[in-house]
Amino acid sequence: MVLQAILYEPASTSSPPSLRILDQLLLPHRTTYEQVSTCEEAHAAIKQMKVRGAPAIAIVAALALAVEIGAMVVAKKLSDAAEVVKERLNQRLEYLKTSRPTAVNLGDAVGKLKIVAKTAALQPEATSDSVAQAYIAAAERMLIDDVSDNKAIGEHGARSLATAGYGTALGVIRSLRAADMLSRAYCTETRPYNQGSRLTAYELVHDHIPATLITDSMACALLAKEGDCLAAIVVGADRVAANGDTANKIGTHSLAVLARHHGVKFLVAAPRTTIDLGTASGQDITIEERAPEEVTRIKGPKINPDGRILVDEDAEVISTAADGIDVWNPAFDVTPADLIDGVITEVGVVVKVEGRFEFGSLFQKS
Ligand SMILES: CSC[C@@H](O)[C@@H](O)C(=O)COP(=O)(O)O
Repeated sequence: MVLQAILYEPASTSSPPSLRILDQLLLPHRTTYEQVSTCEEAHAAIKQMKVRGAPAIAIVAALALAVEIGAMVVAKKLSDAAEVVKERLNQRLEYLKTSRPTAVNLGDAVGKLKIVAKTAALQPEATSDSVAQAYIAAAERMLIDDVSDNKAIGEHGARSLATAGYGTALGVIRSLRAADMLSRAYCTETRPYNQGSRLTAYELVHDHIPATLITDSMACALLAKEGDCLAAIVVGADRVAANGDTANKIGTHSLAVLARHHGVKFLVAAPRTTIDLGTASGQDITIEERAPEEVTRIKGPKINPDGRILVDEDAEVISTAADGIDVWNPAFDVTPADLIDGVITEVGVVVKVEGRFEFGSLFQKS
């Protein structure tokens, strides 16, 4: 079974909805789920990266507010008018949106959920409960859609990659593996937060996918040595601008440059909620800059006097940099569309036509 980052229980007749998130800061050493009952808890968990990744951030924010408002419904604390509940939802959503700036999925979810609350409050028979229930149903729908969208991305990626004879982000890799079309995947460690070595590698091992971990600085050597055997580099995305420029985890742009130099396909796998037609190009994307300590310190093993090594949250924080050095720590970079060969979405793969990506058709109702 695929590791679940989000565990959500809808309300029952007697209990409010509940939300638990996998604390990704403790992986790979501990698989610990943490209760999220308020927007403040969700905001902190997102900012600290206990939950991370563009779609997951949006869903945790949406569901945390569902849990908060659901508890008020069960406790019969929502005695205010429909309009007041709508305003409360709007304010809480705006607050959640401030947790992380780069990924568009959170802003997109906030915009859609505000429309749900507004529409529900405009109904002739609207009550505070009906607005709350409409909100909760929409947030729950986002979770359901995310799971099915990810599966579809994997399948589209695997199918098109198979046709063109090249390989695949993790959903695509899982689909290729399921179709017995993958001999090996390589994942990078992803300094400074090590999402690659702690999380992606953990999932690859968990899913029994043959995989090899390299440091970010080894990617060029790997491409020089194995470039002919590598089918493609596949990355996720936090925001794809209208022209195809793509913000993703720091280091992505370097991989795209390397891929182009070595003649390897470079593909972005992302749901349509990550495509931001309101952002013209990568220059308009806000890049989050994070604390210097993420670069200058690591959690190292703590060796007890009895020789036991502790490698979990009790580990010691070790400085790996000269004290006093200035640090720049952008969490994301922007890969120019020019270096991207295709964008794999849940409804199909978009490739460039006459050198340009055209995403508009992805959003047209059939
Ligand atoms: C499916 S997640 C896609 C992106 O959000 C992912 O590649 C990424 O850059 C995540 O950054 P993070 O800082 O770990 O939230």
